[in-house]
Amino acid sequence: MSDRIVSWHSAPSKPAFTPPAGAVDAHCHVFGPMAEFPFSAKAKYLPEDAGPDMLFALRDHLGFSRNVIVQASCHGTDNAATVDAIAKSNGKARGVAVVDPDISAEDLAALHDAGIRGIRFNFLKRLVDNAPKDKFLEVAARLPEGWHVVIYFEADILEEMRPFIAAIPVPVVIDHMGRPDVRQGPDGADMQAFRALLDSRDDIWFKATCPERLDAKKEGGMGDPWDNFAAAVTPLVADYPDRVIWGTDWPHPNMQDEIADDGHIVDMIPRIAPTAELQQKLLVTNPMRLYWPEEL
Ligand SMILES: O=C(O)c1cc(C(=O)O)oc(=O)c1
Repeated sequence: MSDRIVSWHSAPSKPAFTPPAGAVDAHCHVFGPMAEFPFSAKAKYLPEDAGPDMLFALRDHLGFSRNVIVQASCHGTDNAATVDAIAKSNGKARGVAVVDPDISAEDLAALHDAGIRGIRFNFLKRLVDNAPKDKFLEVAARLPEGWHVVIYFEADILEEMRPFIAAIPVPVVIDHMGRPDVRQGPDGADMQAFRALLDSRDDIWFKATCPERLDAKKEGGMGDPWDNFAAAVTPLVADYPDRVIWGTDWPHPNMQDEIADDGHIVDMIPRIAPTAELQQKLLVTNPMRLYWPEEL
């Protein structure tokens, strides 16, 4: 790999929607900076730097108070960039790590002290070389108290994921709703399968995230303003209001061909969560329960 890519908007607009006080952007990433935190030798994309200063400036610009920084696949299992960003946040960020399943108890404890509250299992073949379910279950069984597991998979493997998800001994958060085909609408096969998964355990949470991915023009979707996404996701948020969180997905890994305006992404919030009560749960209460429970 040679060329480094830019997948984020250089000057996102100010959203029309004002998030409630204390709002959490609960799915975002940092890339590098590479000179300090080199990318993994196994990275499937090589981005330009998108470090903590940029992330916190965006947080303030969009009207958010806190971030949950999810370890991006390009950093492999070295969480130094994520931990560095958390350390620079003045307590306004926590994170989700990607770990070698053989990680020691001491290293897990150190990640806890650094603000990590969960680990991510990524099943996307275009992002990772392998996803060993047996090893993942072993490490999920010995996480620090209060942690959860974040899982990223696509709708076509949801059925084969069911026994694995059922066996995870801590709460589970599903990235981007397991990437349903939102063009099918709220009652389409993908959403029905995802609802069945949510109904199988009351501690499966989800991120109502990524209109820019799930409704991308390049995927045959609507593109901004992502009307398929709004139509498919709004009933899901209404029906599961206590286990849904939200994030910008900045810096939008791999979206360099259809760069989204983060202000427009924020303006999706009142469409999928139309009442102040839902917005408070989506942006404050729910992410605080997962990431800052001691403050509730
Ligand atoms: O769909 C993706 O390309 C993607 C990649 C990553 C990552 O590289 O970690 O994270 C995401 O949330 C989404």
